[in-house]
Amino acid sequence: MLFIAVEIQFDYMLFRPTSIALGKSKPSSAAWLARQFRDPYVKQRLSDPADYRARSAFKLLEIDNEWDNFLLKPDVNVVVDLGAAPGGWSQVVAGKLGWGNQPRKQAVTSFVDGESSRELRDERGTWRTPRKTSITRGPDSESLVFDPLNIDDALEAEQNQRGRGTIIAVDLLPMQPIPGVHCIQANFLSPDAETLIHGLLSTKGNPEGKVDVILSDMAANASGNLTRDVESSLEICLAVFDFARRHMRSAESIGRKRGGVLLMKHFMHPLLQQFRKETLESHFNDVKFIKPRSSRTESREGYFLCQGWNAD
Ligand SMILES: C[S@@+](CC[C@H](N)C(=O)[O-])C[C@H]1O[C@@H](n2cnc3c(N)ncnc32)[C@H](O)[C@@H]1O
Repeated sequence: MLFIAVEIQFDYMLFRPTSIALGKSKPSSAAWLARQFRDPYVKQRLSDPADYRARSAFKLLEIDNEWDNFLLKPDVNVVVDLGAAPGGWSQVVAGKLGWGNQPRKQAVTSFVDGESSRELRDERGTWRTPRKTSITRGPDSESLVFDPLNIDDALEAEQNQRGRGTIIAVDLLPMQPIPGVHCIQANFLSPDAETLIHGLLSTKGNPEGKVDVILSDMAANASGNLTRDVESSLEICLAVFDFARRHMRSAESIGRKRGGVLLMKHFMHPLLQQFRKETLESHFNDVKFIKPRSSRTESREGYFLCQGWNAD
C-alpha cells in the first residue's frame, strides 16, 4: 500500500507529516492532494525559514511588496488582523514589526477560557461561533524568565527579539501564540469582539484606540447555498468597513497621503462595484482591486487595497 506524508489542517494551509493511504482516498481528495503537490506556494511555505503556518502568508507578502510596502512604514504601529487563523498573515505582520520567531517557552495568559477547535465543529464539520470569547497575549521577551548562563535561553532571546507596536489577531478559531500578537477568539460579527479589540487597542499612547492597518482575510464558511454564501461575503465586507470607520487613523493625522490602510478580501458579488465606488472610494484616497499571483486562479476571491483613510 502506498503511504504519503501529509496531514490536512485546514483547506487553505496544509501540510505536516502523517500518513494517508492514497489508495483509499476519494477522487476529490486525490485531486486536491495532487494540486497541493504542484502548488509552488505550498512548496515555498514548506521550505521558507519563516515557517509560515499558511500558504496565504505569501499573498500578504506579495501585496505588501508590490504596493508601497505599507506594512513597513515607520509610522505603522497598530495592526488588526481579522480572520487570522491559523496565523500566516499575523506572522508576516509580526516579522515586519520586528518580532522574532516562535519561542519554545510560551508565556500566555488566558483571560476567558476558549473552546477547542474540536468543539467548534458540528457533526457535519461546519464551523460555528464560539460560545465564549478569549484573549491570548502574545509572548514577549519581558514575560520570559531569562537565564543568561543558559545557552538555550540566550539563543532563544536572540530569536525572540522584541518588536514594536500592537498586533491584534481575531478569529472564530483558536490560534497558537505568535510573539508580539494578541489573539482574540471571537466572532468578529458579534458586539463582544469589538469590545475586546477596543480594550486591547486603547492604551495610554493610543487612548482612542486607533489602528494604522486593518487586514481582513475573513471568509464565511461555505454553507453549500451559493446565494447565502455570496451574501455572507458582502456582510463581512460591510462589517469590516464599519470597523474601519470607527477605528482607522486618518491619513491627515498620520501626515501621509496613503496612511490608514485597509486590505480586505472579498468574493464576487453583484453589489461589489457599487460598494467600491460609493463606500470605499469615497473614504480612501486610493482603492485598488488586487488578485495576487499567489491566489489560486480558480478561486473567486480578490482583495481591495484601500490606502489613505480620509475620515469623513
Ligand atoms: C482564509 S482564512 C484566514 C487565513 C489567515 N489570513 C492566515 O494567513 O493564516 C479565513 C479565516 O476567517 C475566519 N472567519 C470567518 N468568519 C469569521 C468571523 N465572523 N469572525 C472571525 N473569524 C472569522 C475563519 O475562521 C478562518 O480562519
